[in-house]
Amino acid sequence: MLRIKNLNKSYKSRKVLQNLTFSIQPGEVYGLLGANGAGKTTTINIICNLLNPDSGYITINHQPISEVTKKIIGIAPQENLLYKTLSCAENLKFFAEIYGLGRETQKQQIEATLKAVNLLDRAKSPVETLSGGMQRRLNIAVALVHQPQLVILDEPTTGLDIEARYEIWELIHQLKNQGMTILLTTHLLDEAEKLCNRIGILKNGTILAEGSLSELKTLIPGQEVLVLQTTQEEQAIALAEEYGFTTRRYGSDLAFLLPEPLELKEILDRFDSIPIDSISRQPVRLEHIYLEITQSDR
Ligand SMILES: Nc1ncnc2c1ncn2[C@@H]1O[C@H](COP(=O)(O)OP(=O)(O)OP(=O)(O)O)[C@@H](O)[C@H]1O
Repeated sequence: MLRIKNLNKSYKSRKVLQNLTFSIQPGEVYGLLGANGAGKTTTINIICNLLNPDSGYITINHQPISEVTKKIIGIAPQENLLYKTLSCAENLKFFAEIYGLGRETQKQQIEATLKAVNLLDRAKSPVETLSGGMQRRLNIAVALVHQPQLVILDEPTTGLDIEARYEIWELIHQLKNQGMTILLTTHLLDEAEKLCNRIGILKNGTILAEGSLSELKTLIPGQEVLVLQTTQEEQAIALAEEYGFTTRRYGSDLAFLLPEPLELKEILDRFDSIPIDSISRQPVRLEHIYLEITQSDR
């Protein structure tokens, strides 16, 4: 559906995208994961033909980016693109007209899209009377109203409370189940973990690693994460290394990557020569993989 190859973009001497390469298959939710400034929005602006790359190429459905491909893309930008004094239906009508939908199709699509984002009962409400979560759902509706083949959701839940976030996740799940192809940018690791078929980890405009969550897990030297609190960290690290554990720091936490999961009793036995304040075992999660990949690149 989308192919991006060796894309480069600089602002003056600052390289923002460096040989960026990835592709998205039809029906896939692809997560572009990166910290602030990694180059996510620049990539989206190039896909949407709002910005020219310095070099490299992009195709959507095998066609180079153009005014024509713009119509097969729906974008929900980070900042809501809504007219506050207009109602939900009026906002959708405005965008449906821009996309050139006929009067009958407009009517059908406005209703179908409001239903999809669970705002049919607020069709006549002005945007300014909606909660933040509702406004964000309407922002996604704008991306869907012309029945695009590729939907781009730029940080769709940033700044929302947990309930509103769950509602957006549910909506994205529904779109995924309907076979929609989605490019989702986020810096929220649990969001990418929950929603994406494949994830690309972006840093300084380059994909450092890419794959499904289980493929990405193979990049970390451990199958389980052990977080240990002790006043004798040096001794704990020495013991852990004797057992073949890999030492990591996650913020102020001392952690070890275990080559294979161990029973708690076995772990306690191995550390019984030092005082332990607390111990917890966690499965390897995207946050561990993300840190492993982005920090080893420093
Ligand atoms: N018009 C511009 N002129 C100069 N530098 C820019 C411009 N737009 C973006 N940048 C820089 O390019 C880099 C990538 O920005 P971009 O907005 O693509 O990142 P991002 O991953 O989307 O981050 P965020 O989540 O903060 O939006 C940043 O360092 C940013 O400061």
